[in-house]
Amino acid sequence: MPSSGITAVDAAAKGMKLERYASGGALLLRRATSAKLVSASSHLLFRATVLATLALVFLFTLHYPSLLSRSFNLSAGGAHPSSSSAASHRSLLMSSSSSSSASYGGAAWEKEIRRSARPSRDGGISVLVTGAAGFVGTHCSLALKARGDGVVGLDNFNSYYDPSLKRARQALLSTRGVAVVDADINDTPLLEKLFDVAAFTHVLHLAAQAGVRYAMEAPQAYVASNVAGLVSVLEVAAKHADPQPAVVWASSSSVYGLNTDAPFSEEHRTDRPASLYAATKKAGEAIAHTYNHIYGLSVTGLRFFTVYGPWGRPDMAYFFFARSIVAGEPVTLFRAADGSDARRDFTYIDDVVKGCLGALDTAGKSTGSRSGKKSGPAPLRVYNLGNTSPVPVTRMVAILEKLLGKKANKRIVTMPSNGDVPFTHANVSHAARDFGYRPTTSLEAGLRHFVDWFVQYYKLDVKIAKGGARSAADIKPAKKKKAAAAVMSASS
Ligand SMILES: O=C(O)[C@H]1O[C@H](OP(=O)(O)OP(=O)(O)OC[C@H]2O[C@@H](n3ccc(=O)[nH]c3=O)[C@H](O)[C@@H]2O)[C@H](O)[C@@H](O)[C@@H]1O
Repeated sequence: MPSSGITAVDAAAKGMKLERYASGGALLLRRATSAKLVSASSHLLFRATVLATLALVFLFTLHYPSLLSRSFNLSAGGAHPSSSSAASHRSLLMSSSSSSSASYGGAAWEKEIRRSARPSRDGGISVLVTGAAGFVGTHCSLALKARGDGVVGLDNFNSYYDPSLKRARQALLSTRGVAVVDADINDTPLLEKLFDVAAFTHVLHLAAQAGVRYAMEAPQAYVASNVAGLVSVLEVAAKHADPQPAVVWASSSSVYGLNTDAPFSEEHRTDRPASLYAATKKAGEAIAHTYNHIYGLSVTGLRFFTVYGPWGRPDMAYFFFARSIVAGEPVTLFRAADGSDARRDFTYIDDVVKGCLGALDTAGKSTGSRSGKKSGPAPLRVYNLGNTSPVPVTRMVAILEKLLGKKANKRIVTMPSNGDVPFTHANVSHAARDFGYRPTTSLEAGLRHFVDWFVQYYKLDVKIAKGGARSAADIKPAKKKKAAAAVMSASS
């Protein structure tokens, strides 16, 4: 090592040597005093560390009790509004997490499930909503509760995308009186217990591993949620629930895969999925057929077409494009191999919610029983829930640019072979015929609602444009840095 390159370690060692050979009382006194100081401060440091650790453990237990116990907690959670209802759920959370898992939370837990499951209107239905803290699940749960139906949610709050957004949705549900059980759909004993406690007339099964492209990264997650999880829900609905509920569940427009006939109709072939995600949804449709055939379970599959809106999924393009535009980061746009823009039949959440409720209301009863006998054939249905007007993704970005008043930094690349399909387009005539499904929200109107929520939720200092796009200079830096940082780091 060259002599000029003296490191900090070298210097410290040199200092210690000099001290060791130095003589005189002053030096000794200074060394003794500094030794005491070091010892006192290390005690202080130790105590502070212990206190901080205890505080962190306490906070962690409050927010993530499920990790500390195999629990089915009803919790308000999240950083969002605490109301009296949220507070009462929180106290229940505390008692249930300390009870044994075999009792599934005990008497208070069961009482809360019954309360949440009870319809408040005559003729109301009682619905178990899986994936209730998800995007579509939250909106459907709110709509069902608002019209007087009973709703109990179930969600495992996984970290596929920012769990704090799921907790915030849960807090919102809690303020409206919807309890959300913190557990996985593969937990059969818990599902059985839920049906023992509450006589659900319907299951709205929305819990799934979503995302088309992520399937290449985590294939097993799709099998666990979309295949094993679906079987778990159908098993309990068919063989344990008494009476059997009707099941409505989320399939996907992606089942059309490489289909080129447009608009996509339920009669078109769906045997050429382009992604593992699509394949697991297609498998789900086949599994649904089996449970309907053998056990007389009433099952309705809904093929959602790129659903978007407030409280949406941060892993979806419209959401992370908005984030990138605000942050001044590049957005990558896929172009089909023939040079055309990718197009999607973007469907606004309120339209999809109407479709889900329509499907629940017309589901028809299951005909089987716990004994395994069925009294006759039960309904088996599948419907497209799309918007019927595909829009190029470049147009979606242009609308976001206009609303956010800032130009996107666009990079256009040929669509990678990652499971994506170049276009989707729904024919919704069956849903229109059977439950009056009529989407009414244009992409412009729907994205405006999304951006309103997005800016408010993340406390961004962005003025939403009323007219044409403004220059980037019109956007002031976000005041609440923490919230802005949260949106930028939301998982995708
Ligand atoms: O309709 C469906 O069945 C599916 O809709 C969405 O899947 P997708 O339409 O691929 O939605 P996004 O991931 O938001 O992509 C929307 C469009 O943006 C494009 N895109 C995506 C990502 C990107 O970086 N760049 C880009 O141009 C895609 O090619 C696609 O055309 C959901 O993510 C699926 O869970 C759902 O099942």
